[in-house]
Amino acid sequence: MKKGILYETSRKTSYIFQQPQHGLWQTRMRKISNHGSLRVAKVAYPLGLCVGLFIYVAYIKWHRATATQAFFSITRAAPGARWGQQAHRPLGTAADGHEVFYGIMFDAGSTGTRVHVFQFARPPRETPMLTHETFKALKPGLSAYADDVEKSAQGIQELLDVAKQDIPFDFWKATPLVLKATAGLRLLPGEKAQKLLQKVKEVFKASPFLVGDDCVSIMNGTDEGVSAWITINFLTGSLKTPGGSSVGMLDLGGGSTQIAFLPRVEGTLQASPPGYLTALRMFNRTYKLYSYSYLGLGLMSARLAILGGVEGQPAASLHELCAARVSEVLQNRVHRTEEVKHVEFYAFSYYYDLAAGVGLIDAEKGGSLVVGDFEIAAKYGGSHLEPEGTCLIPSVSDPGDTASEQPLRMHGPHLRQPATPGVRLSQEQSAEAHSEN
Ligand SMILES: O=c1[nH]cnc2c1ncn2[C@@H]1O[C@H](COP(=O)(O)OP(=O)(O)O)[C@@H](O)[C@H]1O
Ligand SMILES: [Ca+2]
Repeated sequence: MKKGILYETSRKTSYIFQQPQHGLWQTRMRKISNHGSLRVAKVAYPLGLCVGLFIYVAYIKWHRATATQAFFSITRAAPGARWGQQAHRPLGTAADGHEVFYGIMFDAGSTGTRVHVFQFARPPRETPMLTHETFKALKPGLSAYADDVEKSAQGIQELLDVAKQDIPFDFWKATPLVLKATAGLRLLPGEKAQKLLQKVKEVFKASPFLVGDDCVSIMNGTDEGVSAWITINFLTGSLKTPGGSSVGMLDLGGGSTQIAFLPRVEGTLQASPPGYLTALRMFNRTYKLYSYSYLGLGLMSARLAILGGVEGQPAASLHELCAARVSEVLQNRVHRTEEVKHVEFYAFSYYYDLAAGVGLIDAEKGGSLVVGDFEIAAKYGGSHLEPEGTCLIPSVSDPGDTASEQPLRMHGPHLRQPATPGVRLSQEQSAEAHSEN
């Protein structure tokens, strides 16, 4: 049995948590087999996925050189705003000569909106490191306000207030602010989604922070999967070794689910349907990733599609009935690629919550399992499972309403990255990224 990896950092993030289940940062992982084992990890939340998004958007999509620019690239330049100058002006310099600056990122998921306030420090003539993060989450997600757009402003404002408290006044004007929405908004009719985005933009523009014209947008599914894949491989150190092995990534959100891995078998590449492969150049290497986001197959959206019925009411009495409906709904929707059986995956979000909820993994430490364990738990029950065959249907916008959706969760705000404190990208990587500009 291979020893697990423990991520931990001293950054103080816990005090701001409103929902304890969003604060789980500590994951210990065990390897249990060579074949397709699944490590269920919450390690990448809340820091990780957003950092992965930074790296993806900044280093790969727009080939920027520093983490500062990474953030500025995400927000993109507002007309007239001199982003480059702002990024390099030494607004704050700590006693050790490190330049300090901030960035604010909103993750508008289908079940909740979360703010991440990042603090970066840049040692003289070096690339910046992520030194601190503050996080707060609110439920329900933005899409719950589709028919009452005005009401969405209140939560956004509340999260902005967190940023105001966290960031020193002098930095406000130069701190970029950005929101990326995922499945909840993708699933809404375009017009409703646009109205919500417009409202958020108004609130952002009225804030004292630095906002560009496209500070608020819907992220596409491929970007969502790829950035999470980068995150987990960055955090596990897989990206450091050229040609070394990598892990796969599964994220089961409320409204969509993503898979991403690096195929090694030529046949996998050839058999993949159009739209499932994406090439990305990163850190001197080209990766051809298998990455796909299934919209509508997030836990909440799929449950409603599968079972219908009234929210919060028991909908089916037998496992077989549920299983039959699930196969019907999934038929011809999910591509089966043989190689995944032999790839080790890290899985996020509801994969974690469900596994913890039925006692398959430790709610605090995470753990490893094989996919079949989920089926056994569904059939025979886990330690905290609902009576056999009972399927409760929570609402998409507020899954926390039913007892079955509130497994025991822990918050241990500790994340230790393998070799370096904070997120650090080497000069070499920066130079490489820069040269592609
Ligand atoms: O920042 C986070 N911290 C902790 N958990 C998160 C965070 N973001 C998403 N999750 C987890 O993701 C799941 C819900 O996904 P989300 O609302 O992001 O849906 P989506 O990705 O389909 O839009 C829940 O299990 C929730 O605990
Ligand atoms: Ca998500």
